[in-house]
Amino acid sequence: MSDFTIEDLEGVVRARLANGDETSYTKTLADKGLDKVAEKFGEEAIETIIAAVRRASDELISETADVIFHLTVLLSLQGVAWADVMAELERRTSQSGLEEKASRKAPQ
Ligand SMILES: N=c1c2ncn([C@@H]3O[C@H](COP(=O)(O)OP(=O)(O)OP(=O)(O)O)[C@@H](O)[C@H]3O)c2ncn1[C@@H]1O[C@H](COP(=O)(O)O)[C@@H](O)[C@H]1O
Repeated sequence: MSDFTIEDLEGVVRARLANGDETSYTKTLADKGLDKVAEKFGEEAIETIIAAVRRASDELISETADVIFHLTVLLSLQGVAWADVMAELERRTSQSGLEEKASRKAPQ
């Protein structure tokens, strides 16, 4: 089990956004703007879907890592912390997903 956490990744990404130069993929991607980062995230998500439907576990791990990395860049650029996302996920633990879905249905 790796000790590397999503907060560690977020720290690396934030440092590159603040101090990175042309040798940094994070910085060069971010300099293309939020829309480009979002597009890249979408591409990686599609590659993750392809790995999943192919039942290819090694590919799935690799593509999921790409998704998480690009999502971390996207969140950081937008000033959103993973802690905010985790707090939202924690809030949701008080209710099942199906209960939440039912609560969103418009009254008949
Ligand atoms: N986890 C990652 C990570 N995952 C994926 N990638 C990069 O994401 C890119 C996406 O790959 P693709 O093949 O889809 O795209 P590409 O052809 O390289 O890019 P495009 O020309 O399509 O834009 C690759 O260049 C990968 O190296 C990452 N780049 C950086 N990190 C982390 O960020 C840290 C800082 O990296 P730098 O910013 O490069 O210093 C690294 O030490 C890692 O911890």
